[in-house]
Amino acid sequence: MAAKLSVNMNAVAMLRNRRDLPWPSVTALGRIALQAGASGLTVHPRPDQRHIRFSDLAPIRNLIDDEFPDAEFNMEGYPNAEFLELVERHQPEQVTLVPDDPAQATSDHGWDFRANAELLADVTARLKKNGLRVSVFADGTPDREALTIARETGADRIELYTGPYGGCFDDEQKAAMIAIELGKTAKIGHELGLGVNAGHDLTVANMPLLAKHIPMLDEVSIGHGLTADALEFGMAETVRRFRRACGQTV
Ligand SMILES: CC(=O)[C@@H](O)[C@H](O)COP(=O)(O)O
Ligand SMILES: NCC(=O)COP(=O)(O)O
Repeated sequence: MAAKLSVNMNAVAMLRNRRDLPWPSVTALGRIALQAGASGLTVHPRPDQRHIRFSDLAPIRNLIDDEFPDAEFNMEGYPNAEFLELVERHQPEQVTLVPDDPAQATSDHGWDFRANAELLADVTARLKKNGLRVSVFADGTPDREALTIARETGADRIELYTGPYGGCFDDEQKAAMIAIELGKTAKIGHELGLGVNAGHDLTVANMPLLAKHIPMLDEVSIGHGLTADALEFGMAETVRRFRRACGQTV
């Protein structure tokens, strides 16, 4: 089975936030992504709201409920009181717990499951009482003991952090070695009964090798590379539209 694609809207929100104007619209671009067959939308609201704003969450929830009832809303974040309240208010189908410090520029590591077992077990129990699927961010290290602890927290899935893999876009050999480790990690997680998601810096170029090493991959969430491609592949037509608006014959 092919992995599902959840489109991460953080990059669109960050572009919107450059101005006090409502475009690019997170909801309108989310609609286009879902119309094009994406399985869901991902957001990672951070405490300073520098990407997704808390006010984006209800419109995304409504978009999915009203127009794409089979799609999923995935909310990612560090499980502090504010994040958990947002999750309970907006009822995403999946919550991805990420060990982010608010000062971090972006997510750059998975959980230390040994050190955070109790926190993750408490939060997971609370979220599952609300009927939400829980995924926990994990490094691509095939550590069976750590993944067993992840399973014991009650989480349904792991999301493999693929940042180091995505960072090897100019080093095929290194990427191939990391893909093997990610594959081994996914296999252990799958054997333990965990579903397997993956994300961070995935692209059209690096997805096929990852999918080959993780045949049981349930879902990928992709934002930065996908938004970059949307700009690149939409640029020519957009320039033609603006030239027409300038009165040029195109
Ligand atoms: C959890 C994770 O891997 C992230 O990739 C994150 O959601 C990306 O968010 P930003 O694009 O806002 O850094
Ligand atoms: N959950 C990971 C994710 O959403 C990846 O986002 P990006 O690195 O592709 O922007």
